[in-house]
Amino acid sequence: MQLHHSPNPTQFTPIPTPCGCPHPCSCWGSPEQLLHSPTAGVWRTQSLLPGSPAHLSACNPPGARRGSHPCTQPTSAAPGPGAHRTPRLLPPAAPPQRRGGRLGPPALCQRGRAPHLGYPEQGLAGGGGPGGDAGPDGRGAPRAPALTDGGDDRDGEVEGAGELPLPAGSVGLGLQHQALQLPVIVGGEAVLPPQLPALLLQQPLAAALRLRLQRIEDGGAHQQVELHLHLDGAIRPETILYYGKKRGIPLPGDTVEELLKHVSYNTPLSLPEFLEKFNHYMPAIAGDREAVRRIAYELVETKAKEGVAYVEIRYSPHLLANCSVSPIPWGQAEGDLTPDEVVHLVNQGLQDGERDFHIKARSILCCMRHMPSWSPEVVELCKKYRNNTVVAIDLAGDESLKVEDTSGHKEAYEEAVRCGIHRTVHAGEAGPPAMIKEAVYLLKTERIGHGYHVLEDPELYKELLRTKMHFEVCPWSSYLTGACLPDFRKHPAVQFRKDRANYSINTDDPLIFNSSIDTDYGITKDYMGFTDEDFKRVNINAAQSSFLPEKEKQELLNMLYEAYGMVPNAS
Ligand SMILES: O=c1[nH]cnc2c1ncn2[C@@H]1O[C@H](CO)[C@@H](O)[C@H]1O
Repeated sequence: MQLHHSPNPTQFTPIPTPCGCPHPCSCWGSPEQLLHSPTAGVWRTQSLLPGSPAHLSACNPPGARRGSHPCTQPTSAAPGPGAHRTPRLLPPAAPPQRRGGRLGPPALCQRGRAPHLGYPEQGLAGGGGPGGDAGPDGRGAPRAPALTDGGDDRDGEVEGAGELPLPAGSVGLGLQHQALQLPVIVGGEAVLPPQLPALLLQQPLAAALRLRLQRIEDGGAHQQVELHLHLDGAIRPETILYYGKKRGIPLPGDTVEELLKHVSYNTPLSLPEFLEKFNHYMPAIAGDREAVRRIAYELVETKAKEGVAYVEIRYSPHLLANCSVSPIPWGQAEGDLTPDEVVHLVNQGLQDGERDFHIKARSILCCMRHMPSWSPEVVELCKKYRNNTVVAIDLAGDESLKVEDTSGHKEAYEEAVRCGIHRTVHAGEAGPPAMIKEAVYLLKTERIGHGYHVLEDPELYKELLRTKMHFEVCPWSSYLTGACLPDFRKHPAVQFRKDRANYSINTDDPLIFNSSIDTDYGITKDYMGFTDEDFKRVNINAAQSSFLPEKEKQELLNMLYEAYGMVPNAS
């Protein structure tokens, strides 16, 4: 494939949005413009830093006729699926509303709806699925038709899968572009094959192009690794509304905005208060096969758009089931979806997502603090599906809860050790260092979920530094759950950074925290002084502490090294 590089500055003109409206950030799905130089036949994107003069003038040019397009309607202030939802009100040390540095993924405009990359709402719902032409929130935002493979759904395959058969990551860009038949980009410029007219760049192709341009323009340097992300804390609000409506399950709102008023928040609550948020929407999803598979698929799509290269997604199979689980969660009537089948469905969603969005996704099965009786089955499911996306066991929930008999958790973790199942435990998030000690010495955890309160026990901290224990840090979450002080300058991550501890940066529950990975990178950059070098280090530590098998871990690390320019070109 011929690479073209234009050494001289070329005159670029913005490509009109598909509807000609004054909001490229909404139409293209992110605050950037697609520019074209007709003379040179060269294309490039111009990133519009949200709130920057360029963004404001592009998205709200003086005299623009507002209201001429759904993306300029007031209702579009509600975030779209997969869009970057920045906190609406900010804590004293406000997290930034913009991308968190070169390694942070590009922030999507708050007003923008992320382009749909192909979940088959038609296939699932006979049209009108989440984000479709007549979205469940009734806003009817314009949406490109899903790419479909034209096949029927009898094989259970997600329709639309396999249309863009690209290898993962940003390594091997030539291959990606051959497969996509998209422009080849060098130095942020692209040569468009002449046969691909501008019209074709409209969604969904433009969406795919934009995603790849973002990655390529950064030289792939924003490839991130996310290790602490709850599937059920990361569901698209549109999807919740859709299944609520479809299944006749009442929700606290009929629109995304109304729903989010109840589900998400931006001033600190306690951990138990935060956990209550799940009650508002889980009944719409739990017990439904299609919904379970779909939320897994959509989360992979969201993470791909955010620039995450590898993600470990955790959930409790029992909390998504309505059969063979006692008590049946969320007040559901008994059905026929078992925890075992939940895992199977999530696996399918993750694998479909991996195939369609070209990132790597693995899963972690959660035991719940308040339900030790579920834990033995959780470890059995980890064993059964260990070669099928599941990489580890976790213990989640309210760590302040006094549970009489926790032997179920202990037995499960013993069995995990015995069988070589990887282990992580939520500990020291809101709870004291004793919880971390229990996780490390009793449950033999290999990573700590959160772990902020380790700093209150200097001896323990020293020991965990020595053993390179990995801390799954979630900055914005730690503010909103009241786990840490509101002043980010005093956040444990500041100390971790100083001590060169082993930790990652994660979102935790982005639906409830109204956030994306960008929010957390932004906080660490703007309030804790993290640099690009820190972010590289964080992500390499995360990859090293991932629960991937050694060979795959090494592949991931190699990809990061290359993306970060840390090794000579390996091609
Ligand atoms: O930050 C957290 N700390 C403790 N538990 C959590 C957190 N976020 C979510 N969950 C719990 O984990 C379950 C499985 O995903 C969720 O249903 C929620 O109850």
